[in-house]
This record gives sequence, C-alpha cells and structure tokens, in this order.
Amino acid sequence: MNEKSQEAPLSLALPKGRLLDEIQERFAERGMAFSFEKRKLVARDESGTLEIFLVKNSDLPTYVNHGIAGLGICGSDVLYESEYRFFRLKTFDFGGTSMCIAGRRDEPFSLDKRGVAVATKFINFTRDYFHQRGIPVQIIKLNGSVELAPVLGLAPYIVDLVETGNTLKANHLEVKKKLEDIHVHLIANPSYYKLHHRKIDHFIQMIEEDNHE
Ligand SMILES: Nc1ncnc2c1ncn2[C@@H]1O[C@H](COP(=O)(O)OP(=O)(O)OP(=O)(O)O)[C@@H](O)[C@H]1O
Ligand SMILES: O=P(O)(O)OC[C@H]1O[C@H](OP(=O)(O)OP(=O)(O)O)[C@H](O)[C@@H]1O
Repeated sequence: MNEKSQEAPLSLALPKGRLLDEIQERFAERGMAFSFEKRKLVARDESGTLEIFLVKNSDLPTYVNHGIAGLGICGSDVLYESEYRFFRLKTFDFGGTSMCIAGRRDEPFSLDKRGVAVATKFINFTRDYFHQRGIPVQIIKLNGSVELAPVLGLAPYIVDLVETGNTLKANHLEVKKKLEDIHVHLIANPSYYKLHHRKIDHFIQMIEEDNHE
C-alpha cells in the first residue's frame, strides 16, 4: 500500500452503473484501489489521493457543477444533457459508444424536411442535432427501455446509445444513422481545477501510468 497522503484528498464523483467496474479495476492497478462498504456511497482510495462519491450517472454533472465534487468521470452523452460547463481533462479509452437513430428493421428511412418523431432519453442532443440540420423533430422523453417505443408504436424512431447492437437486434430494430461518437471523460469544475491543478495533474499522470511492466 502506498504511503498515505497528508494533504486533503481530491474529491471525485463516479457514476454507479456500468462504468464503475472498469474504473475500479484501472485505479486499483495504479495504486488507487477503493471499494464501498455495504450501501455506503463515500469511500477513500488506498493511496489517500481521492475521496470518492458514488452518484447516479445523470446527477454527476450537478455535483461537479456545484463544486461538491471537484472532479467526475462520465460520458459525453451525460455532459451534453447537463448544459453545465466543465474542463474536460482526459478522454478514456473505455466506455465508448455511438449515439444513433434507430428504427424497425427493414423499414425504409430518410431524414428530410418533413421531420421525424423520436423517443429518447437525450432530449437536448436530439433537439440540437435535428434543428441544426433544419429538420423538424417531435421528441418523446423516456427514461429507459427506449427500444420499446418503435416496437409498441409510441414513436417510429429512437435516439439512443448503441454499443454492441444486441439490444436493437433483440427487438428487431437497426441503426438507421450514426449521429455522434460518445466518449467517457474526466471532468473538472473549472474553479476547482484552478485551485488544485498541480495535484490534479499528478492524479492524471497516475491514471495514465502504464501498468504493464
Ligand atoms: N452500452 C451502453 N449503454 C449506455 N451507456 C453506455 C454503454 N456503454 C458505455 N456507456 C457509457 O456509460 C455511461 C453510464 O451508463 P449507465 O448505463 O451506467 O448509466 P444509466 O443507467 O444510463 O444512467 P442513469 O442512471 O442516469 O439513467 C453512459 O452515460 C455512457 O456514456
Ligand atoms: O448496444 P448495446 O450493447 O445493446 O447497448 C445499448 C443499450 O444499453 C443501454 O441501455 P441500458 O442497459 O443502460 O438500459 P436502459 O437505458 O433501458 O436503462 C442503451 O440505452 C441501450 O439500450
């Protein structure tokens, strides 16, 4: 175990959910192992570098914007929806996906000025994407299981994240058009970064350290 840092730790918000295992594994390989005791949502890493808050994915920008956590790790999909401004300090090489428009398999699809109706969790992204292209869009907001919308007839199309494509395939849907690449970022509250930039830069060096010796 590394020598414990005497200074106050950096505060870092992490999303509970599918990114957590990968983050935990990478941090452990670089001397910053952490775990949450049963039902606890705050933890310290073994090196004393970090105090970690476990938050809901879509709430993460709120914690960092308010300076409750100085740093956070989350996808560009979530950052887009949050509308807050952060410094993006690093892009990770895991958790990448694509934002896509999808619909029923074998049905013809074209985007034109007549407009489109979509169900999605990502209303800001969807509104901006179509408006920037002069395409009228009717958006139905959902919070999950978005693939059901075309299956049940709520909306003919969805805008959603696609990774393996398995969820689309299982529901007889297909990607009609890829709209944007999505990546996972380390973000900082700008004021927090200005105050703690040396320590944060050192932390970034630690997470970028090649652990394959
Ligand atoms: N297959 C995937 N589906 C969705 N998001 C993915 C996928 N792979 C990587 N990601 C990234 O992981 C992030 C966290 O996804 P996760 O599924 O844990 O949260 P969520 O349940 O969608 O969030 P919330 O709790 O806010 O609804 C996403 O914001 C995205 O950037
Ligand atoms: O291309 P795939 O590898 O199948 O992954 C994409 C699916 O995963 C995500 O859903 P999630 O599991 O987070 O469920 P929810 O959005 O319905 O809560 C996303 O919204 C897609 O439905």
